[in-house]
Amino acid sequence: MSAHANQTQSPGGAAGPPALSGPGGQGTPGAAGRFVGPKVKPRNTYATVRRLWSYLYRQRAGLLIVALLTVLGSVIGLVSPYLMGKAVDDYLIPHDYPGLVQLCLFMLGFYLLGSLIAWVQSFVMNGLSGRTLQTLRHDVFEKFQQLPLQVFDSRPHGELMSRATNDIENVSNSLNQTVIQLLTSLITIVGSLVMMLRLNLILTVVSLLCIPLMWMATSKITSLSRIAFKEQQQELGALNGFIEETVSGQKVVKAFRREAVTVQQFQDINGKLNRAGIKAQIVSGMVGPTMNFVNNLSFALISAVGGWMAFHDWTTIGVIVSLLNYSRQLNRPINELANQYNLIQSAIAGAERVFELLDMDTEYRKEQTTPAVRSVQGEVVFHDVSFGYSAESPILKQVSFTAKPGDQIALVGPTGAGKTTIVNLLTRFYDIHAGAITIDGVNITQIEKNRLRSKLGMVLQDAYVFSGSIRENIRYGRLEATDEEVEAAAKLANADSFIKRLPHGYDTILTAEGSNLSHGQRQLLTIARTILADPEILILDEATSSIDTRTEMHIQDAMKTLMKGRTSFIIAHRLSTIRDADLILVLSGGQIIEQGTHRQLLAAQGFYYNLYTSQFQKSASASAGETG
Ligand SMILES: Nc1ncnc2c1ncn2[C@@H]1O[C@H](COP(=O)(O)OP(=O)(O)OP(=O)(O)O)[C@@H](O)[C@H]1O
Repeated sequence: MSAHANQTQSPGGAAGPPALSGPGGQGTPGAAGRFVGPKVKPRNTYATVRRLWSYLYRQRAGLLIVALLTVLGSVIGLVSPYLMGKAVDDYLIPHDYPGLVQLCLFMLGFYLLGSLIAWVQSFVMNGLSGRTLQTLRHDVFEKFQQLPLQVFDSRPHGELMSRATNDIENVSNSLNQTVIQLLTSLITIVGSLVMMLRLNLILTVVSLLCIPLMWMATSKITSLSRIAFKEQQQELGALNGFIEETVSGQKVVKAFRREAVTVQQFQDINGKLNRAGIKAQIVSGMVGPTMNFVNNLSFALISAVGGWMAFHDWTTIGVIVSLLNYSRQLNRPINELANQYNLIQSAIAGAERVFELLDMDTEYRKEQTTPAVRSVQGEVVFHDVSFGYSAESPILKQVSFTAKPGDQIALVGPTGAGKTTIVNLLTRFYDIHAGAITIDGVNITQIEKNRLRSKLGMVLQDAYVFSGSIRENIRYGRLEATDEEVEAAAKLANADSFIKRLPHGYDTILTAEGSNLSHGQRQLLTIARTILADPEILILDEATSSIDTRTEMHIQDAMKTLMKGRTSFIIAHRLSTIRDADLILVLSGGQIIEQGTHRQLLAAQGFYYNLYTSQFQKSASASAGETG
């Protein structure tokens, strides 16, 4: 469960998230028409940066402003040390105090301008990166709506979600800081060097002596801190995963009285995270003092050599002051680049995972745009259909049957027999490997998925409701439906009476999990939603499983009206509900082992007969127990 959480990034996280792995991660080599998992391309930092740049480039006007301001800000930074040297040589040493005050005031104005530029620059950059990320988030979310179900099946949902949240967040952190930083660093390094060389060649060489030392120290600490941050991320992932599991499994934790054990387990993980966090902070905390030491070493060298040169009149105190400041300016970007390295790495890794998601095949990619399907009569035929969710394990084996227009087809059989799989194929949630499925003689692969699904109405086992009002939830079936139509559908689904009893009626707000409704009530809502959608073909997957017998009778009546004239597929465990079906398909191990009407199958005294009589006896003895 926590696998996805292991991808979680800490804000200060150094290394990129672990490469995608796990079942389906690499995709399945597939024959034509089969799902081929998302292609994982080899890591290509250059391509990732270029693509990220293409997103940024859409804001080129803002980028240009930022670039101009950065150049201006950097130039101000470059002139300041020169002015300091001038202050010493031209005003301080000759005791020209009025001139010194004038220069200081000028410098003050200069610094103020620098701060103002920095502020405007970060304001523009924030807006720019914000809009870029908005576009990126939009693209990712849009992609989620188009990905085939296999992608969601083959990896933890949290792992996909973390691409839309953590990974984009990483890109965001970095975009904001590094774009300006990189440009500033570049200008500052080149500009400082030029100014230093103009002032004094020997002192410039002396100040450069410490740079290799600084570079070595920084890269060593950076690589150590990357490992430490990665460890911290993993522990954070484990902690997040554990919290997520225990929150969603609260009922089970409480029912089995595992609160104390759970807290103990949490303490262990929490302790590990704490230790990893301390280690990461200690290692990364070494960067600052080490840099200070090397900076000061450079300072000492320049002061010593510069002092000796000034003593021999080979240079002036003002030049030494300027050079000391330029040397600090030169070291700072190198230092900062080292610090930014982690952030950049993390952003590139994040961007790579986001782009990898954006590059996945959508389920509509290979669609032929066929002419609109005529109004559907509802003849559904399965011709020798074979299918497996993965290439290695076939589930359905050569399933064939014919549903005539308006027929009620019941799918029965033991759990895992493949009943839901059959309807999954009809809706083209998954594409078949062999055989053909036709609706009114047209192969469903020739019908656009959107169009096909508009003809099908589903009431699923999982009665899913969205956060929003009851009215909105029912209207999900047909967005343009009027309030009256919504209420009429609810009446037909027998949901109207319980909705009206709620304090806010149809305007009652539901939570995403629908926890303020019972499971049965949620199911009634989803039935109303399907009734409103008014589909030509109906799929009812255990639709009445959570409804009491009395409500079930009402629903059966409503459904009978609804099913009239529509081909309907009903998956039911309670065989009493499908006695009137036109065709009962008995599935076992992915094959149809018997088919016929209730009467025919009872007369055959086979699998169905045994299933039915055992259920019938059970319910008979249960009701005898109740009355007795
Ligand atoms: N998304 C999936 N990915 C991989 N395997 C799956 C997936 N969905 C179902 N299966 C497998 O396919 C087989 C058939 O499942 P299916 O849901 O069709 O059975 P069912 O007859 O509807 O069962 P039940 O009555 O319990 O709902 C099972 O072995 C199941 O493990």
